[in-house]
Amino acid sequence: MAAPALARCMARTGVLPLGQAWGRAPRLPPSPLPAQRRAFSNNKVLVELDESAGVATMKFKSPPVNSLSLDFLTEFCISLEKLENDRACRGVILTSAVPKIFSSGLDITEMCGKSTEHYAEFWRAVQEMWLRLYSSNMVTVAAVNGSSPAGGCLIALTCDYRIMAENPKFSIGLNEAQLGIVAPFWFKDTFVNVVGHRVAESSLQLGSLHSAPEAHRIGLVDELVPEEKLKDRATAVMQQWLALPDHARQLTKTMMRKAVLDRLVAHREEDVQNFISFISKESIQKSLRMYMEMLKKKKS
Ligand SMILES: CCCCCCCCCCC/C=C/C(=O)SCCNC(=O)CCNC(=O)[C@H](O)C(C)(C)COP(=O)(O)OP(=O)(O)OC[C@H]1O[C@@H](n2cnc3c(N)ncnc32)[C@H](O)[C@@H]1OP(=O)(O)O
Repeated sequence: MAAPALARCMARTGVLPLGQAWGRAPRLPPSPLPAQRRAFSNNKVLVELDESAGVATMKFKSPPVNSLSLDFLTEFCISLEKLENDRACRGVILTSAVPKIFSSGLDITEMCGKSTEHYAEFWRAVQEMWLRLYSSNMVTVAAVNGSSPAGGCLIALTCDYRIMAENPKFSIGLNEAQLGIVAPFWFKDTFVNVVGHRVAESSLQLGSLHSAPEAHRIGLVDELVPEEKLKDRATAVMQQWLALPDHARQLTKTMMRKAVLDRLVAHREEDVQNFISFISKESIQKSLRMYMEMLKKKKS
């Protein structure tokens, strides 16, 4: 099925028609076949699977800034679902193929001047991405090799472990307040689970974008490495996590994340309606338009 058709199906049903995000059987270790590498790709995400290690790398490739458009989100979910159902894959490293940018967050053009139906479709796709990634049975490591505001930061926060490249130009955080918008409760819950309530409260209210050292200091990222070592370090961390039996790790992950996941699952449609009413306000539309203009002016 093509991405737009899948997106429509997600909009109707609220889920990808590929399988279930919930109640999956625990993963089994990969079979002892000869070492093999596989790659598959769509327009937005490149996936390389090292079957001998049981590890895939998902590289975002949606220039200029890997914004999370409806197409991106749909293709991201398809790629993740493929890996989730592949017994040869036990872990996934998320990173970017676009220099200097991990992801610029939700595509603002998807939230400006569109119909109510479009907002509903887009928001369900954002929810789906988070539900699938946060509940993934695989070990998920974010190798943050560029700036990562708002939705980009959410992707990193949703992983099990975050490693960021030490580059003074890169920043990360949930900066929604700076755009005049509010991070939804499940963005906030994910953030609180990583950095704790006090840090999350001030960072969210100020819409802070943290430099890499600051992000490390507040626990937003687990470690910093020189850019050229990021890939190797992500691979090493993955090996460490995969040394444990899958079932024990998976059950522990579920135990830690269930309450937050259940909260969105229980209020999914209400959350879509809240998004639509919020984003449709003329004052919010004006803030978003001004923000986009500011981004463009910054260039000239
Ligand atoms: C009661 C409560 C109810 C709550 C209900 C919910 C409320 C709504 C919740 C919405 C949550 C939103 C989450 C988000 O993710 S919003 C997006 C936030 N993102 C940002 O603020 C990042 C903006 N971008 C940047 O800061 C920079 O672009 C960046 C540092 C990423 C890269 O800088 P660089 O200089 O390399 O590139 P440019 O700035 O020149 O950008 C290149 C072009 O890309 C366009 N662009 C950038 N970011 C986005 C984006 N997020 N969406 C769409 N387009 C984007 C930029 O305009 C440039 O375009 P042009 O080349 O055409 O000028």
